[in-house]
Amino acid sequence: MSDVTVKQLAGVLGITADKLMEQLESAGIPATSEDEAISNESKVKLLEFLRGSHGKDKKNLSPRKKVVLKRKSKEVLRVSSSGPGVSKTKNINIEVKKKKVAVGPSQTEMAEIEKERLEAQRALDDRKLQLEAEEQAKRDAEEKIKSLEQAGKQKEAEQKAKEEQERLALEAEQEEIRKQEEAQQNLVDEQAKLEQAKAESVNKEEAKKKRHEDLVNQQVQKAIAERANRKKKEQTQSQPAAPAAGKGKANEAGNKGNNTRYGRKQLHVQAGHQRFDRKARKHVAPSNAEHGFQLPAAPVVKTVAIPENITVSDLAKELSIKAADIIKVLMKMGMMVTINQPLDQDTAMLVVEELGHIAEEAVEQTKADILKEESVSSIDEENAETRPPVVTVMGHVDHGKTSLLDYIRKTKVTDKEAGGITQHIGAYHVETEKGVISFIDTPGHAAFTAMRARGAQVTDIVILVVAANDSVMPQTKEGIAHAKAAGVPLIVAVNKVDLQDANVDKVKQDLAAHEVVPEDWGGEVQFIEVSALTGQGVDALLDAISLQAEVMELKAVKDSDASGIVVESSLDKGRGPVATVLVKSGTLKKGDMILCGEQFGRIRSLIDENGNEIAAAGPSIPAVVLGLSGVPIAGDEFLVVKNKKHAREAAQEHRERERETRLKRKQAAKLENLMSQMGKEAKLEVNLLVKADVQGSVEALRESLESISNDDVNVNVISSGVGGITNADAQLAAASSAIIIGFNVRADKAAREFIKESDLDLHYFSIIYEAIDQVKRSVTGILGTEIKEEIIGNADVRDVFRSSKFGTIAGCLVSDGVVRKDNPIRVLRDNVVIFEGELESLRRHKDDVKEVKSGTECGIGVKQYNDVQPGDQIECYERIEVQRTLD
Ligand SMILES: Nc1nc2c(ncn2[C@@H]2O[C@H](COP(=O)(O)OP(=O)(O)OP(=O)(O)O)[C@@H](O)[C@H]2O)c(=O)[nH]1
Repeated sequence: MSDVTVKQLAGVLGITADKLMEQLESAGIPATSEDEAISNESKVKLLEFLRGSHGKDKKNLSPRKKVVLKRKSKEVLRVSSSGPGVSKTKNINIEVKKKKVAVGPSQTEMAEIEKERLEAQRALDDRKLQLEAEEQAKRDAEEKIKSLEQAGKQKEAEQKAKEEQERLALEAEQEEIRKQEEAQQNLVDEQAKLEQAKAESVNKEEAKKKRHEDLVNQQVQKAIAERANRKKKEQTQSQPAAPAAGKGKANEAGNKGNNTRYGRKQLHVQAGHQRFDRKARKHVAPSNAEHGFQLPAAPVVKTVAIPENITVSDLAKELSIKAADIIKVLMKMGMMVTINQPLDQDTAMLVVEELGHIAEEAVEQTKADILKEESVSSIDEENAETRPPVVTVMGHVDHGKTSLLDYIRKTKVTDKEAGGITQHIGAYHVETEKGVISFIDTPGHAAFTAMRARGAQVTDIVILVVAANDSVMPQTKEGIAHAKAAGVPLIVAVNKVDLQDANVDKVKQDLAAHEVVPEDWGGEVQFIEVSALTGQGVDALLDAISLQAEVMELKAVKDSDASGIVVESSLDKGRGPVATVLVKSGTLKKGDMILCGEQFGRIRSLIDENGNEIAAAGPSIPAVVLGLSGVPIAGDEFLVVKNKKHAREAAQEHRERERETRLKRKQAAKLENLMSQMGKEAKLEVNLLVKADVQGSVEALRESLESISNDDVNVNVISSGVGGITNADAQLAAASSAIIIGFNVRADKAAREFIKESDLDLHYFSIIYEAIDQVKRSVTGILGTEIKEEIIGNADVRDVFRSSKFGTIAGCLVSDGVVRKDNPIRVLRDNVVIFEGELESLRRHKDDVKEVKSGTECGIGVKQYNDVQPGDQIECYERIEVQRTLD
């Protein structure tokens, strides 16, 4: 066996070289290095030492077996084999080709070696395991390092991406700012250009003006010079000896400045300077030329009358400014108009006031107004004579108005011609010892109201009839109110004094409570006790009227073209349109051409209250007129006109205006159309006229209906009373745009016709509750709907991200309700609204969503707003239409 090195042996044994070195040293075998060779003897020695150290002595060691191997030899081996019932011997030939003797380890040595091998194997396995573990640890560490590196890289990438995003956002923002600045600059430039252009045009204008003024100055100078030359020539020709005096005067004039001989200052010539040097006979340049035009020291404030419609250009002309200035003002008011666009009166007045001028409503003159003015201007007021008073009778129902008028007419109207029959023509006049008195023969408030509603005032004195047994009643109060409103003096006729229960004092007392104080109580009102039944006190009443008229000094011009009022009118089958007129001024003659509201015509026939043809009717005298083109309306003014064409035109114009007025009134009086008033007036006014069967119902209805009023609507019962709905009621309703409520009462025929014609709103009821309910419902309907806001959700802004693609995105948490993409929003900071608008985007994770509910996170982009900050709140709301109610 050849020698092996310590290291090789250690490798075979499966231990370290160091360990083997130690063992060799312990066995007394010298070995200095791993590479030193170890002989077989040393190996045996070492083995023995190791055995000794492991407690095995040499005796137990069996001698070594020798194995001899022959190169080639033959042997026969006899082998006996036995089987069931068989016993056999078999020869086996064995051939050995070479023989070599080798000494192998003994069994114990083998066991030892095996054991050592096993130990070495175990140590090797342990080592292997250790190495594997170490390897694994190393791999793990490397992986960890790798993953750490990867994580680091990712973070770095994220950081970079974030930085990139921020950079882009910043750039976008800067770009935006730059664009805005650019736009602003452009705007400023444009404005500057405009200013410059304006200044240039002003300069041009001024230069032009100056050139013009200079030209005018030169021409004036020239003219003055020429005139002076001419004068001088004339003077030298006519007065050759008095040049000194002329010179002196001229000097004087020069010293006085440039005043004209009438003391006026010469235009364009500055005081103290004379443009023309007479001596030198040449023009002298003024040292300080004063122009004819000077800027006004203070702004000129104009007062402009504005008609119902005016175009922008016309308004500009009125104000002597450019139409563009008016357009500018209107633009500021939010109106885009063109130069030829008509503006309504209110807008035009606003514009005028905005421009610092004073606006007045233009009183539109109708053709009739012009004709009237012409007629009035021809009247010489100095020739005015005393005229009879015109009296109207008023009072509560059944207090005796008709009876009193009938009594006076029957007893006092004088029938001058035999066979004449007193006719009811709506008015009559009586001749008393103290003078003539004209009565409007339609008692009650109807005629009076109708006439007043048309702006006509014909009554001079009101007779208030109060039944002595009934005293002051609702219509008595109304009569007082009417008379007071019209400024007409009252005379109280305390009627029915013939009755047992007549109580004149109570009447006086009750009337005094309404500021109608009798003369004998220190007041100013004459109280006359009368009986329409017996005629008692009627003369005293007529005397009182005459006295009152005298006090009033009623006068009118008699000798002029007539004008007056239509008191009554009708269509007669045989005679055509019939109108009772009352002349207010002048004298109405047969054959006159009259204009009467929308009717006109030549008077074919003039008739008095007795049915007699008359030639003329003077001031305060009623007469029936035939010959008109149609039936005029009671209350229409009439006027004598010279020209038929003018009369026709004026009538036509009146007809058109009436139609418009009727239409407006119709619109206004309709419950359903009252809606239009809402926008114009702060509060909706609903007027009602209530008529009922009994006083109790009247009171109950009035109270309940008026209590419907609230902040938005005012329900006024403008008139209420017991009894059917009369024509007077209907007229009052029309005049006041009132809705008529009939409770257990109906409208009479005349009222029905008027209501139909005027398209008034009439409602009948028989249950109070229903009446109130209906009015309430109607008014509620009129009130319409209103828009209310309801907050549907709130989102708290937690974080804000900026992205070049989506702009500013607020990372939010919906704290309550729901945030909807399509609903309007507000941004609140410290509970103060800082922005109002809508959402640009609503996202959940990366998806666009329609809505996000409470407790959910979302990303919100606010349209056109980038200043959302963490801590802000985004409030989402909706607008809902709600029916306005009276409650
Ligand atoms: N005893 C008495 N009765 C009178 C007097 N005047 C009128 N009457 C009666 O009172 C009632 C009503 O009279 P009218 O003249 O119709 O009363 P009115 O005020 O015109 O009534 P309306 O037309 O309904 O508004 C009639 O029956 C008359 O006869 C009077 O002086 N004495």
